[in-house]
Amino acid sequence: MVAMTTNSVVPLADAASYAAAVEEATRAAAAYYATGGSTLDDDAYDRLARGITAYEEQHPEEVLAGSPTGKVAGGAATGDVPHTVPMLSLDNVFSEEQFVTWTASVERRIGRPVAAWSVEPKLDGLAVAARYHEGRLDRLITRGDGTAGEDVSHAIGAVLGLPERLGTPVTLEVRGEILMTDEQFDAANATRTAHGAAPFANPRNGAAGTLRAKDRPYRVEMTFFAYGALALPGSGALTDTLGELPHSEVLRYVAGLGVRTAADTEVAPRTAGTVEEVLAGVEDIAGRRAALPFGIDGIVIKADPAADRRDAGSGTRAPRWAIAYKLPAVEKVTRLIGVEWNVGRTGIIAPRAVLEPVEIDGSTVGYATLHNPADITRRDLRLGDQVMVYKAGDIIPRVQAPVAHLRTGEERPIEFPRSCPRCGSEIDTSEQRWRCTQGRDCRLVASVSYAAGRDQLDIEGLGATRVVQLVDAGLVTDFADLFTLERERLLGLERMGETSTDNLLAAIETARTRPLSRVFCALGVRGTGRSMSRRIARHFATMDRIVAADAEELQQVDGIGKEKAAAVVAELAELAPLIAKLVAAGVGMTEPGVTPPPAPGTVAEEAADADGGTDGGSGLPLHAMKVVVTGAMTGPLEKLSRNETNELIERAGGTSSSSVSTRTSLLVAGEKAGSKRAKAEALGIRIVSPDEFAEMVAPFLD
Ligand SMILES: NC(=O)c1ccc[n+]([C@@H]2O[C@H](COP(=O)([O-])OP(=O)(O)OC[C@H]3O[C@@H](n4cnc5c(N)ncnc54)[C@H](O)[C@@H]3O)[C@@H](O)[C@H]2O)c1
Ligand SMILES: [Zn+2]
Repeated sequence: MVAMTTNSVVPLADAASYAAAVEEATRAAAAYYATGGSTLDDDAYDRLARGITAYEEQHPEEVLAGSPTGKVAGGAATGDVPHTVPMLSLDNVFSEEQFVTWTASVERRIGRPVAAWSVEPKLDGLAVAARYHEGRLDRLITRGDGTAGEDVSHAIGAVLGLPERLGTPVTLEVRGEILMTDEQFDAANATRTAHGAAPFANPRNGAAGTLRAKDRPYRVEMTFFAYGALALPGSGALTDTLGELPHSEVLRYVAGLGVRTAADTEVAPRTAGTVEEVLAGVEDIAGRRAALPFGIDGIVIKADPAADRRDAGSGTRAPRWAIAYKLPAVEKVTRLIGVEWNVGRTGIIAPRAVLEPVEIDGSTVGYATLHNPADITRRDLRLGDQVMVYKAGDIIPRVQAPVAHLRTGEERPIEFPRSCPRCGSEIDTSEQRWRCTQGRDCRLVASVSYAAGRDQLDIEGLGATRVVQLVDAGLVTDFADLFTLERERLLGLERMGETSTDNLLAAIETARTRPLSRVFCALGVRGTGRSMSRRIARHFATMDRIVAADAEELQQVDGIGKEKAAAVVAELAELAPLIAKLVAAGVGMTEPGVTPPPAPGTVAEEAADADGGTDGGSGLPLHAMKVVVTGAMTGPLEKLSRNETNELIERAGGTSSSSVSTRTSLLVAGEKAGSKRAKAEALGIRIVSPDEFAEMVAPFLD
């Protein structure tokens, strides 16, 4: 089953909002067909148009002359070159059911079953008529209002698939769609921004803007796909042939002349004998949409035999022998709020767009790929831009381009990283895709640097550069190797004299005796930062018990839910060899002052619970207290980092928290305490100065 298109409607309550909607739709459509620069995305336009239609059905006497309903191009396009046969739009269906109803109405009208249907992609570009005289392309005309279009012959020569000369010197008009492939779109925007022009928001706008632009100092390429042909005065014998051939054979004939059709794409037109076969074709084309190198917005189904088309005839806006089976919109406009730089397994540094979440085709999109830094430059993307986002099928959403005419002037440039965002090393920018110079070692450098960091093992003198040096020399393949570094090997490294070597070894020696909470934190298990690591360490007391815990036991730790527990268990299983290595190197694996909980399932567990908790901390000064620290610390607390202060609170039996609430027991307020102090006062929470607090926890200050 092909997904039903969302055909929601903008509700219009009264004549005034109806009139405003007509005006807005007309303005949008005029911009859409002229330059591609509409302020609405297609989904928004279609909802507005459906709202207008719904209102007109309810109030037929109020229909405004300027209404877009029932007109080709919503009445917003014009032209002065008459079409020999009107160039119409298409009616839509949005579901199999509606499609089946439509086929029945066609067959009722012609009084017989339709013998064959042509099922083809609905190419998302602009309709043009290409007039060939004796094999030479001499005029290119837009659809305009359907009866007359605009002469855009200046574009001849810039459109792939539309040859200036045919293989045979025939006279005929070929009709089809001009569009930009994704590749042509990217190239067009690169050329545009290089010339200081605003980028196109999407391929369709690119094609619309390019087709009508004259006198540009540069040329950008487009592609043509034919989907029909008709005779012109002077066609001679061809007039009868084109009038009698089934549609599918007209396409084959046109392709034979050297004009491009969709026949050489993944979504080649096909004929189908039954409604079931048509629907299978619809499903097949819809399923290939995401992978196509150009945009489609539906599937067009046409009666194939010439007689059926002739007998069905046409309305003023659309033929009765064809229908567009619309697919859901895959493009929406939303705001670019940030850019993240992620480092892949091999060190590739890839930007990712952070978007104001937007619903596209049934899923919410909050991130989109930006490929590489050059891509950002080429599209002149800026933070705060309204951007066109594309998401079809299972593909990763991508940012097409900014919608430049929606800029407010508040947009800011996107900053590129100067060093690897993961490990801090230099970036190799010589290729389009940036790469951390550490390549596959990037993760290793980052994880060793993290383990040595201040809140983990706190190894002084082991910054990122030194870590890179150790990794490059092959001395370290994980952070456990730090504990078995040999003095001689270190002395052999550049810039490692006796003093720095001995200082480093001494710092590592100190790190060997860090409490479990820090060693655990150093493992870098996802979702276990310093405070979570402390909670885990205080709950289990030893590494053995942490490693032995199953997901259920882990959930007893405050702040660990079901999903996180499972993830931690899985990650710890992977880290088992590293943990064993740390144990072998004599690294501390216990949390001082904490007794391990009884083994799960034993009677002792209940006894301990009755006793008021498993950590036996009831004699501690901050027992069962939630403590918030704010403002500048003075006295004995002054030299402690926030993390060390939090550790102190926990050693003294409390839990630390960063925000004041009714559950807060104590606020330690230093100078410039501000809003947290005011809130604590309002809630009647006990407030102490840093000095008073230092006294309370004096035995735990080391
Ligand atoms: N964003 C805006 O402001 C805005 C304004 C106006 C219209 N629009 C969009 O334009 C659409 C309506 O445009 P429309 O009136 O041009 O109709 P349409 O694009 O929905 O359908 C008719 C057109 O389909 C094209 N087509 C593609 N493949 C074809 C094939 N194989 N056979 C026959 N025709 C084929 C032809 O160009 C034809 O003119 C709406 O979906 C709307 O979203 C958007
Ligand atoms: Zn790196």
